[in-house]
Amino acid sequence: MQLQNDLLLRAARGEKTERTPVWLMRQAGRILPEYRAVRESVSGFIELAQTPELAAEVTIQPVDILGVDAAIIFSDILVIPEAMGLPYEMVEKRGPWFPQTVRSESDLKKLRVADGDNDLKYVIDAIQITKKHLNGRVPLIGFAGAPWTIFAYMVEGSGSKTFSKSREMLYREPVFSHKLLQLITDSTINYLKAQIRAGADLVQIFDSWAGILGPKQYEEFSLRYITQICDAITEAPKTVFAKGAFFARESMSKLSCETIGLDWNMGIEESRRLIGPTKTLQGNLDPAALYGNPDQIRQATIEMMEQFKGSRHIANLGHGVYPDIDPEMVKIFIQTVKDFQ
Ligand SMILES: Cc1c2[nH]c(c1CCC(=O)O)Cc1[nH]c(c(CCC(=O)O)c1C)Cc1[nH]c(c(CCC(=O)O)c1C)Cc1[nH]c(c(C)c1CCC(=O)O)C2
Repeated sequence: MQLQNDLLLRAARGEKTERTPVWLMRQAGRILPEYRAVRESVSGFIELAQTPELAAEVTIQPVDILGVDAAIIFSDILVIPEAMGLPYEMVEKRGPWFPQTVRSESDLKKLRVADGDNDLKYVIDAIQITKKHLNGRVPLIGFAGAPWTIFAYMVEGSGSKTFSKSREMLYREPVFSHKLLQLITDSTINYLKAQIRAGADLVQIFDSWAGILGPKQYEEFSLRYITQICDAITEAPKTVFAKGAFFARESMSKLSCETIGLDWNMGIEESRRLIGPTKTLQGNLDPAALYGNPDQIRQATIEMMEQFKGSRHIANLGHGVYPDIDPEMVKIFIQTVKDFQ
């Protein structure tokens, strides 16, 4: 199916575009009252994510309501541990929780490599339904967590400020750590390939906990596996977003991906210098800037756009949109990007 708006894909490949494409990380769910209405019709996040028709509906809401240039499939990075044999729960107001964790060789033996098509059939179905309903209006983004970020949740069993149990593992059990990271990587490659076969036009890897590792450990326990994923996925453009990994920007320029996501702590001009001209950069307005008034939002967005100007860029926030942001303020951000010359 020919896309009517393929700005995102052309910008990712480094082709010239009439204007800069814009979307928001975590645009599906979180901020829209229309999302909450659908969410209340089911038992919770997991049921919603596992009901393909509903997942497709909330995936498309931001395209209709906010006017973004891409949809991102409604799911979560934690579907991978579940498909490997480690189920999770989403605890209201607290976030993800794993009844069991993975901390020993015997825990490891209970896990399997996820195959994507069967183990995550509900996501694959949701992608196919979304593509049908989108009818070529905008590209659909598929995604997965980076192996290190998934490892951190599987070892820790929940979110954490320090992820000290996961980081302890890297120091005390490096061999075990590499085995688990490889299992996650193999599962992620299968999963991303299945998403692309089902219709995902571009895939993004979220390394949300990149910033808690030092530079040397980041190379060994994260970038090594992201490299494997980028090398294995040749069917669609790839974006790597490593939150807090300012120290790895130069290394990341060597990844075989088209786009690198910047968080809002990363200077735009400095990032371009470190990463070079051959990658598209995505980002990176401070998500808290959307708490400002309309004039402040316009000004902050224009300042950001001016710093990216003339180089390969996909506009976004520097992390996911915060849940209590007013959708009207998101629309101002989007419109300002669209009007920018
Ligand atoms: C670390 C991480 C997670 N999930 C994700 C990340 C990486 C991005 C980031 O750093 O923000 C990624 C994610 N999670 C979700 C999406 C859907 C698509 C999108 O809107 O971008 C995506 C891309 C839905 C979701 N994932 C979750 C919700 C809220 C569930 C609900 O409706 O109650 C949604 C819509 C739950 C979730 N899932 C996770 C946490 C910590 C939580 C609880 C807090 C929160 O809301 O962020 C893990």
